[in-house]
Formats: sequence, C-alpha cells, structure tokens
Amino acid sequence: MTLITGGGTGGHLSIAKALCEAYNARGIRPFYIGSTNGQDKTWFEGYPGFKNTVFLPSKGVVNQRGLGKVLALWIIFKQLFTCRALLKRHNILQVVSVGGYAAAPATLAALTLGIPVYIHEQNAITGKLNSLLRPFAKAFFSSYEAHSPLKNYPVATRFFEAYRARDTLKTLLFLGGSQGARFINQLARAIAPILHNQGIRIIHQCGKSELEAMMDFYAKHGIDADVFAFSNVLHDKLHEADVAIARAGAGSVWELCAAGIPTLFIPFPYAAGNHQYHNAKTFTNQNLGGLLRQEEATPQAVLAWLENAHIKRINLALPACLSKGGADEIVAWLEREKPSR
Ligand SMILES: CC(=O)N[C@H]1[C@@H](OP(=O)(O)OP(=O)(O)OC[C@H]2O[C@@H](n3ccc(=O)[nH]c3=O)[C@H](O)[C@@H]2O)O[C@H](CO)[C@@H](O)[C@@H]1O
Repeated sequence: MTLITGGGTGGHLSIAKALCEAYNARGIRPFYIGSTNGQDKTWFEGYPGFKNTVFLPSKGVVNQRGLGKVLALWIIFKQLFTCRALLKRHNILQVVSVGGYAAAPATLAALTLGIPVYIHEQNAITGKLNSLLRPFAKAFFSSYEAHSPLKNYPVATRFFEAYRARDTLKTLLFLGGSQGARFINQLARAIAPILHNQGIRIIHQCGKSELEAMMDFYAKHGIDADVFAFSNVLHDKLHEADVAIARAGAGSVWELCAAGIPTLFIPFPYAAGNHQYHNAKTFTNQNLGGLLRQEEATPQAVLAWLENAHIKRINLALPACLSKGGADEIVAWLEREKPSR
C-alpha cells in the first residue's frame, strides 16, 4: 500500500487530496498520516478516499525557540516509532510526502525502514524539512525546477473547468488562502466601497477569524458581497471571478492559473524564505499578473493595477503554463516504481 503524509495548511493538504483522487480513479485507496494540529483532521477525518487516516500530535520545529524546539523534536522522535509500527503493520511499500511538519514522523520512519520516499514540494523555495530529506528521496517533484522529473502542478480538474474567457472586470475575488489573510481583508475594507460604486461585484474569502467583522463591514456599507470564511466549492467562486487579488500560496497561484484569472499577488511577507513572493514571480516574470509587496500594496497602487490589468491578454496566455492531469502523472510515476512485495 502507498502512504501519503503531510499537512498543516490547505496548501499541503490540497496536494494530498489531489493525489488521493488520482489513486481513487485507479481504484486504489491510499493510507494517510497527518497531524492533530493544523487543518488535517478537518480535511481528512472520515474522508472516504483514504483506506485509513491517522492523526498524530506532531508540531512544527522551525517556528519554535529554545526548549520548544527540543520538545517538538522529541515529539517527532517518539512518533517515528509509532509510524514504524504502522508502516510495518499496513505493509506500506512507498511513502509520498507533501511536506509540512505533519510529514516528518512517517517520512523519517520510512527512511529508517528502507521504504522508498517521494517528495512533492509546492513552493518555489524549498521548505526546511524537504531540504533536509531531499538527498534521501527517490524523486523530488517541483513545478519550478527545470530538472524535476515531473513539472505539472497537481491542480484538481475542477479548477480547469472554472476557466472561461475574460476581458472586463465585473466581478473581483479577494482570496486570502486557506486561513484567510488579515492584510487582504484590510485592503478590501479600503477599496471595496470604491469598486462597489463602479458597479463591480465582490467575492471575498476572508478566513474564519474575521468572518463576522467582514460581514458587518459589507452590511454597513450596503454592499451585497459574497463573503465567506472558507469554501468547499472554491472552483465555483473562481469561475465567477474576472480578476483576483490574492496571497501567493502555491495552491492559490496554480489554481488561479488553471482558471485563467488575471491576479494581483500580495505575498505573505513572513512565509519561509519569502516563498510566496517567488511563487508569484513564476507568473509575473512572464508578465502574467501583478505583484506588490505588502508594504507597497496601498489602496492607490492596487486600484491603479486594476485599472490597467490586461485581463484579456493574461486570460488567454495562462493556459500555456499548466496542463490538466498533474496528480495523475505523479501517481502513474509512483505506481511504475512501486516495489512488488
Ligand atoms: C500563510 C502560509 O504559510 N501559507 C502557506 C500555505 O498556504 P495556504 O494553505 O493558504 O495554501 P495555498 O494557497 O497553497 O492553498 C490553499 C488551498 O486551500 C483551498 N481553499 C482555500 C480557500 C477556500 O475557501 N477553499 C479552499 O478549498 C485552495 O483551493 C487551495 O488548494 O501553504 C502553501 C503551500 O505550501 C504555501 O505556499 C503558503 O505560503
């Protein structure tokens, strides 16, 4: 059996889900190990695509200091043994890591047992755990590296179905990423009334912590916005949007690309190695979208970009950056390499 491991935020989990769906299409249900922290349980507890799901109390190491770091390492070390037992008991023949701290115990357990490990890196700058484990992995998949064995980002087909021709801004999407983004919400407060006066409709994914405040804001200004914390049908929201203002989490940038939505990216400035900035650069280096660092993203600068967004040109050019079937290509690769034990 194959094990998929990793999680924490939607960015990692959406890859686990895309790979799981590609396995399911072949009549295979993989095993999943994630964490009790982060969003793993919300996404996958009882999820029928997996044969088994196990959630262990793993914690990030990189963002801890002093004793916290030692404790997080100790927890991973203890769970390594739990994972070794699980991997043996369930006859795991391959492990695919989608990264994040949740991936550490099962990936390390696989390496100590001589089980082949494969890594999918979502970001343009490799994460700490993935950098550490990369030399031991059988393959390392990245959409940003020329020598990656497969380059197609595993975006779910439903996001390609959200593609349509776009040439004018009638509906704008504010997209914060799986947890929402306070800065994007603050920006929306500054410019939504202006856009509303121009007859532009607003869709706004604002995250759980600010949902009430954002709903109050739109009600107070008489703006009939589609505002929500997190949507399970984000592809439908993307289909409705003509242009987006978004963080540059890896899932977001590639899903917006699949849907052909010209986007102004405002990367989360504290992401490890500033990886969101580099994710966005993949597109803006080709003149396919806008990029403003958070400190540059004043309401004036954002409105100026919107006024001259080259919607039609970008919408027509984005499909050349990505093809459907990225998850299936990875699964086909893994199935070819699976040991026959
Ligand atoms: C703050 C932070 O550290 N964010 C990181 C996190 O982002 P985050 O978790 O925000 O990740 P992404 O933008 O990569 O992906 C979000 C995923 O959640 C889904 N979604 C989002 C909103 C919604 O309403 N419904 C929904 O289903 C999207 O379809 C997407 O698949 O992981 C990414 C991938 O490693 C990184 O690039 C980001 O830097």
